[in-house]
Amino acid sequence: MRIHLGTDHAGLEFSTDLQHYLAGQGHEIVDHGPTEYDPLDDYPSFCINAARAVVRDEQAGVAALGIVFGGSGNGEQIAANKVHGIRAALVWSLATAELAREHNAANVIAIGARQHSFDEVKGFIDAFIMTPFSGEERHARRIAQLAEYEQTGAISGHEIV
Ligand SMILES: O=C[C@H](O)[C@H](O)[C@H](O)COP(=O)(O)O
Repeated sequence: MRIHLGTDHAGLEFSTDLQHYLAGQGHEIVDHGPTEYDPLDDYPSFCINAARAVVRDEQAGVAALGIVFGGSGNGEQIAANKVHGIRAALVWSLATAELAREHNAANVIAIGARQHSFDEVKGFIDAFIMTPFSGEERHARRIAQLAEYEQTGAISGHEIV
């Protein structure tokens, strides 16, 4: 699996640890930065670049996921979700990691590096990577509605006001 990472100063140390951990599991890691600690850096471009790379890989038929993280994961999730084709879920427990795949087919997760121990986060990430999308019709239908809205501003059969 190719895994794209994006963070900010709040997640930089975490990112280094995560790169070692994931590489040790045989994953191909692409780091979208930052490359050095700057307490005034801004997460949007790092996370958007990671998310865009996930979409590019998907379009090329390459199996890829993204992980974005900062102090809370909130801004990082928001940034990733600005990219068309991204379904970024905020993961804060094993259950939300599994549901992000089972129900939402999330292709990016956001994690708050200041909210968890690294050991805890390893569990979330393992669960995210190993859990498949359920494929159940109701979940596929909802994901398709989001994609339709993203592309057209409408959802067939539903009123958007
Ligand atoms: O949602 C945003 C992230 O949690 C950022 O990592 C956080 O806001 C950075 O905070 P500060 O600039 O105070 O280190």
